[in-house]
Amino acid sequence: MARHQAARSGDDPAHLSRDTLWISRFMMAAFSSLAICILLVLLYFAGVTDARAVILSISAIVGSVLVFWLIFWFGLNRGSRDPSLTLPMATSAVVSLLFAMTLSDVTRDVLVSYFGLVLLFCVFRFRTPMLLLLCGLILVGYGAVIALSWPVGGWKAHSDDIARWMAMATALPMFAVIGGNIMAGRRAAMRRLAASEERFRRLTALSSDWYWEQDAALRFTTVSAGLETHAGIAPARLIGKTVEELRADPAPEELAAYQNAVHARQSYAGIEWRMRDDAGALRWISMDGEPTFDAAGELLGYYGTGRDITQRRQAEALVHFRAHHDALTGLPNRALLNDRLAAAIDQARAVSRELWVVFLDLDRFKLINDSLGHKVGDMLLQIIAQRMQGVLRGSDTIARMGGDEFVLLLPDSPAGSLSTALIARIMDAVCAPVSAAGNELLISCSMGIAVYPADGDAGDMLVEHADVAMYRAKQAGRNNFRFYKAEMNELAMYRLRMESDLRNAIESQEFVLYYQPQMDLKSGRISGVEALLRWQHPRPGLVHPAEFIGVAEEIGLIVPIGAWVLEQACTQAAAWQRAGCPPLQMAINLSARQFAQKDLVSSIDAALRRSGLAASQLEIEITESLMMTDVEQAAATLNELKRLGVRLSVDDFGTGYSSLYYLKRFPIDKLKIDRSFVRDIGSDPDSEAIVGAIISLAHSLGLSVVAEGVERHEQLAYLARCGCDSMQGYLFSAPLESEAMERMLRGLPPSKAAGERGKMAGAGQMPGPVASGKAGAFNPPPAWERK
Ligand SMILES: Nc1nc2c(ncn2[C@@H]2O[C@H](COP(=O)(O)OP(=O)(O)OP(=O)(O)O)[C@@H](O)[C@H]2O)c(=O)[nH]1
Repeated sequence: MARHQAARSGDDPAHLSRDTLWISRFMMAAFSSLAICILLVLLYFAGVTDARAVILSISAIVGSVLVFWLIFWFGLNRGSRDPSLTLPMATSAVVSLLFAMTLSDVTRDVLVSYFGLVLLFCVFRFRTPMLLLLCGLILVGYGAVIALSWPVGGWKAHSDDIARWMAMATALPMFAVIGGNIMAGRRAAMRRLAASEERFRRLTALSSDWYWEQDAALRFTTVSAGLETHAGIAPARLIGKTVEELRADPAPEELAAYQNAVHARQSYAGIEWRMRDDAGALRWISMDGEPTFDAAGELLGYYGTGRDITQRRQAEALVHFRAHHDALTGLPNRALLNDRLAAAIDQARAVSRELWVVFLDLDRFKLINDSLGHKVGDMLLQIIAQRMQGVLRGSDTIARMGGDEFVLLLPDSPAGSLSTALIARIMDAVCAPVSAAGNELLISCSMGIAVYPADGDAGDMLVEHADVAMYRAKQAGRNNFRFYKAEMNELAMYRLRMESDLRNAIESQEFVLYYQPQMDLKSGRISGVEALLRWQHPRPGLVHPAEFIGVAEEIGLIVPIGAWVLEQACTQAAAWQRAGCPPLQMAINLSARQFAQKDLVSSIDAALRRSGLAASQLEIEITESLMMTDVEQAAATLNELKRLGVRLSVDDFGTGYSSLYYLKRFPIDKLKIDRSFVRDIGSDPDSEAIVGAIISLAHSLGLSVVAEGVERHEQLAYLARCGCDSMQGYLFSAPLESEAMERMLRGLPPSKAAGERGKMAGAGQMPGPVASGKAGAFNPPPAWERK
């Protein structure tokens, strides 16, 4: 019948529960009626009533119940004010009893007590008016029964009935009023309870928390629906289970906190544990719990709230990962490396074994970045990081320090003892060709190795020493590795000091320009000067560029230094001219970094404008290698410079590519024969032949030639014989300070110690080799290998 009613209400849960309530009331009334029938049968067997009365009464009761059942079946009860049909059923029970009374006059007192049963049933259903109605019906009905049986026996025979009637007439209205109020109070309490439950339901629906209760054995007994809504876990899965039975893999310390709290019967908050949701995914759950006790202080259980904190935990894990890993390669970063390094040192100390700390830096990675772009550089870094991970052992760590620098921790262990074979494998992995964005790239790396405990017992010291050794490997030509040695540190200190002093040098105006004249071999006059950079260091004195240009290039200072040289040289040349000196060609050297500057041409133009020097009087010296790095770009830049009107010469000609192709391709005006060929004139016929060939080649291409490093007369004579246009070297003049140069230009005799020779041994042309070890202003250690 319930299903029938539910089907009619479209399986709506609200209807379903209402129908269930009606039906349960109907069934209770039906069972009450059945109880009356049983009592009637018992009365018969007790001999206090006759069979006819019992049969007829039971038939009436059963008949009326059947009628009500049919009413329910067809849903005719719906829409009525009393859908559970309690009043009609009570009325029919009363009528059936009255009917039984009319049939039996001996058992009226028993039957009258059945009215009490009916009224008791109704007292929990009806309010006062209904109860009064029912009581009225009983009184009227009973009065009618007495009246109908009056003729038989008269007053005396019915004195009991009359007394009962009168007692009932007194008691029933009071009963109706009290019972009705009980009912009204009960309903009001139920409404309040329902409202409170509704509020709680809404609250839990709004909140991301859910409510739960546990029994004394800490098994869940109640779990609100929010668990399913917010965490995808059906509450039924928790019922009857403990946290220990449900957890997926607990964080031991957190479960310990839970167990300690429940063991001590204390409240707890923020206990976090994991369980699988209905789809099998792991979920983090946080619980707050409060114990409840009975009057005797015995634990009844716990109740509290829970929430799904999976997202928060995932976000925390992500933040933690990002804080400890490099975003590009996913490798551990410096912070995590430090942790692992400390742990690896502890471990190595505990087992008395070595630990290798390897500092790895890619060779000329900047070139790839600059020529193919950062994206390709990034891809290369990612691929190389993966490859290195592939060759490392499980116990090894590789971290990215930033840029193209990596640090590897290689612990020694019986399972995989350390050897340079592992280093070679890493090197092979890096050096294998890489395909990135359609480019086939080849790169190498330099590595420095510091060994625990020999090279230090602190993590940062080992990394520092490995870095020093790596730097040494770079200096030794790259694509190799070096183990750290104590002497290397002195070298590193020297370099550090130089770096920091260099950074101050521009601001402190410690740079000076020396000028070395170039003599026209036909006229014997000064045709131009080359501006040569020197560093007037406050402590050691004049420093040769061979000692600091390489460092300035590496730390990027070469660009501002080059700009200063340009500005200074143009200003000086214009000043000499204004002072009445004959016009001359001012030559300056350009570094690779300057040449790659996007604003090179405009900055030269600006320097010329500021100084007032004619562009044709400025000569830019570039090296062959500088032009060959990116031929297209170099051609474009050189053409722009040419359009500006400056002259271009190729420095150190003969030592590099010496490609005829670029001589034809680039708008060059002059070749500068390298000093190494000039030096051997008179002693090496091959060098002489090369010098002769360069001069005739240049002339046939319409270029002029200058020979540098001329120190002896026989060199000069040979050059003159070959038709060389001009020469530069100590034979004519050492590099001079501006004042001395001006005297020379004016044809005045030189003042004392005007030349650089007296001030700095080994002074040569920038950036040529140093002739004497005495030049070391910073006194580098003997192991120092100049680049
Ligand atoms: N693509 C890319 N380049 C980076 C990143 N971080 C730093 N770099 C570049 O990496 C280069 C590092 O160059 P260096 O190690 O100083 O020089 P190098 O060209 O490798 O020369 P050597 O180390 O002397 O052989 C610089 O050009 C940086 O701009 C990065 O995350 N991605």
